[in-house]
Amino acid sequence: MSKPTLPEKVVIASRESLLAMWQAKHVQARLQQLYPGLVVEILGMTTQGDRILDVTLNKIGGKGLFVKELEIAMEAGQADFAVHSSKDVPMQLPAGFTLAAIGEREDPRDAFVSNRYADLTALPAGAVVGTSSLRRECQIRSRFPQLVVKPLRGNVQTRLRKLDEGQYDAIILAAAGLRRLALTERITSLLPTEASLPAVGQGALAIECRADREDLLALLAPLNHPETAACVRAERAMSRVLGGSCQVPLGGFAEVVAGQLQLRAFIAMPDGSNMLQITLHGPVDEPEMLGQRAADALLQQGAANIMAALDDAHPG
Ligand SMILES: NCc1[nH]cc(CCC(=O)O)c1CC(=O)O
Repeated sequence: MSKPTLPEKVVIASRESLLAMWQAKHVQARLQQLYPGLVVEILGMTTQGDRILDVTLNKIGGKGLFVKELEIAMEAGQADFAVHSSKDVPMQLPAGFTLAAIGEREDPRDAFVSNRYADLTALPAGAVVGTSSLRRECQIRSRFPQLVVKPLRGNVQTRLRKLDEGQYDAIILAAAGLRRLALTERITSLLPTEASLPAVGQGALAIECRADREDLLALLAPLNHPETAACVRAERAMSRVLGGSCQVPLGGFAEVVAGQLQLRAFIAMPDGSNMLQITLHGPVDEPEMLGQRAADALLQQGAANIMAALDDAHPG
């Protein structure tokens, strides 16, 4: 196989939120460092997911809403590749697209943000916690049934404003997003992964391009962080088998522990009942197999009943 000629100019497709733009600029800077002659432009786009802010994401179609416009731009040749938070990338990419690189993961944890309380255990009964993630909601409700979980949408800045206006006693956000936006001081405390298992892909960037663009695959290969990629691939394989989307309250988090891939995962009902959990280990070079095994183990424990109950609640 001959080496593809690297492009001289590339266009990055990105959502226009501050977080997405930070991520695109981060990749732009990395590429310019690696390839000093390369021209790297960013094409900012508004997606359907950004426009529909008033409905809980689960009810309107999930993750695909944040990436579809970017894929259309790549299809049309207006952009070469897209930079995403791995967490926002649907488990099943459309035909013809691939993840060219998964960047090194930063803090995967969820952050507790409050102007009055130190952490979840300090909240009085009836306190209102904001999150629109079924995963965060069911983990809070299972541990703290006396708390009230209320939907919270919008970009990171909007969510912080709603907290500051007093609409919530506390909110939960990804630590990685706050750190990237230089809002680390808003993190009141961090939820250990044992207490709040992160979303599949949380804290890692993913770069998506057309699978037939060998020039881009070669250009982007140095941005891939093999250890993070193995972890995220295991998490995504697990979630894919369980129909992973925002509609299913599930979490998955893999780490390399003593040279082995360790995957922890859970699935539960949104009210925190029926919490099924699993921890499995496997070789780092076979992440998808570990993900599949974890999903099988959860199915063995009764995950299908949870998925069926959720289907009845939200048909289609
Ligand atoms: N759902 C939106 C989203 N997608 C990625 C992040 C954070 C950054 C990351 O996980 O890489 C966030 C914000 C949040 O959940 O608080």
